[in-house]
Amino acid sequence: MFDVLGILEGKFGPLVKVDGVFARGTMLFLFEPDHFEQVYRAEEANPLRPGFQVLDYYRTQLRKSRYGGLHGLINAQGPEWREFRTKVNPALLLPKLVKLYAPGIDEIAQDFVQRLSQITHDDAYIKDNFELELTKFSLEATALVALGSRLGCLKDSLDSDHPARRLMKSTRDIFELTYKLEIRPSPWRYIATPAYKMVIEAYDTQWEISMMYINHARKKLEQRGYDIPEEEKSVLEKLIAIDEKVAVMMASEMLLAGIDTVSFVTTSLLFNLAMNQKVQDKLREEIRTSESNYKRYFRACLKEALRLRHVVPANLRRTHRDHIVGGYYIPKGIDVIAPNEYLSRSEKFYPQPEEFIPERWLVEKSDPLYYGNAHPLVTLPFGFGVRSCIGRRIAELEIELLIKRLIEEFKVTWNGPPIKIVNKLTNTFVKPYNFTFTSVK
Ligand code: HEM
Repeated sequence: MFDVLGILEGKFGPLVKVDGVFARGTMLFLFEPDHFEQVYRAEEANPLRPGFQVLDYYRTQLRKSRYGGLHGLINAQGPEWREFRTKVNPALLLPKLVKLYAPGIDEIAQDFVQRLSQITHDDAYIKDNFELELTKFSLEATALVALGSRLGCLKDSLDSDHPARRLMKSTRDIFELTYKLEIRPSPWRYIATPAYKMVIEAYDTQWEISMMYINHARKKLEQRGYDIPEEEKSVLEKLIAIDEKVAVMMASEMLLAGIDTVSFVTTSLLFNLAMNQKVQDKLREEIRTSESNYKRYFRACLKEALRLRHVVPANLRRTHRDHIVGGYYIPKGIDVIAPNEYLSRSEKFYPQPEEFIPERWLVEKSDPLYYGNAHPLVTLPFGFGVRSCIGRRIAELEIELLIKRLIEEFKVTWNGPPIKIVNKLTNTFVKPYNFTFTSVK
């Protein structure tokens, strides 16, 4: 992926137009942060992010009666997106969110550490299944915030036909197949290809299982009664009071968007800590001595891991009006792509760009490593502006609490060639996961 972007930029310069095939719109790659900043800021009044076209078709036509005309937050555009987002923002971006969910997520992090202690001697299992184990954590933690209840993913090993495992698999399949159908050329709009049939099955499974969990959570709420302090309510409960359809759709989308993203970033951070023992030792030292110093250093480590690996390698907005950028005319209806991961690993913006150096996020302005020397929009792991990731706070909290428990319990090492990454719609790691976890207690 980086090679292709490097060739495009090297050969054609800072603005590169790529014509779409099979009903994909024209894409315009902007390699200058000033350029995409200009477009993205001008689009803030109506930020269009086309994506998931099969999901759109699935929700609005194939399974229309089920969704009551709603596209969901991921897929809605224009006024429908704004109305949806305005309803859900207070529940998900609440400043008290951290205080509210930290104890529950910390309990899940401790359960994960306990499970890892039981399986860590089995190198072959970890090599093949580390990501699966981590995904159980992210599902359990995201479900706690979304539904207010635990699913039990970490209690014992889950068979592949357990609903939680099926939910995880359907999510993975949706991202994989969406890449096949919507990024690579595909005639799915004209004929039902095998990949199209598979993604419809995956959407059905994702919906059925998330609905099963949502209904179960609602039953528990009804039994308990709704008369509890506002700040103690789950996202589902808060949203039910505002709009029931939106509540169900949001909970289902949290279970779709909040699982693989969190496990990817946690794996990426753990890999970097394993490869940089001094950083890991410092983080452990901060955990032992000062909560505030830990938080500060953890944040720098997380930012650095996110700089090196974005879950979504590029950001995207479709123009809803004309622009003039760098002397070029960009008409309405163009997909403007900001290749943020590629730029974040470029020497043009960061010294020693391939190195994991959390200190760059902490040093003074006078230091050449100072992060502020790069344009502020080069690194955008959670997207941009009013349409940026709504799960950011939840994701950061989950990762912070899990890393804290893991690093205080284990020395993490990596034995083998660097971790393998596959760039598709989202980045994913593939086995082997050559981690070892040795108790330091
Ligand atoms: C570290 C983990 C995560 C990363 C790196 C990430 C990244 C992103 C990015 C890049 C976008 C696109 C933003 C844009 O277009 O400007 C996005 C959107 C979104 N994310 Fe996340 N995400 C993460 C975790 C989560 C979690 C935990 C949830 C749910 C609880 C979530 C739910 C969503 C939703 C619903 C959207 C669509 C927002 C909208 O269109 O208004 N994400 N995320």
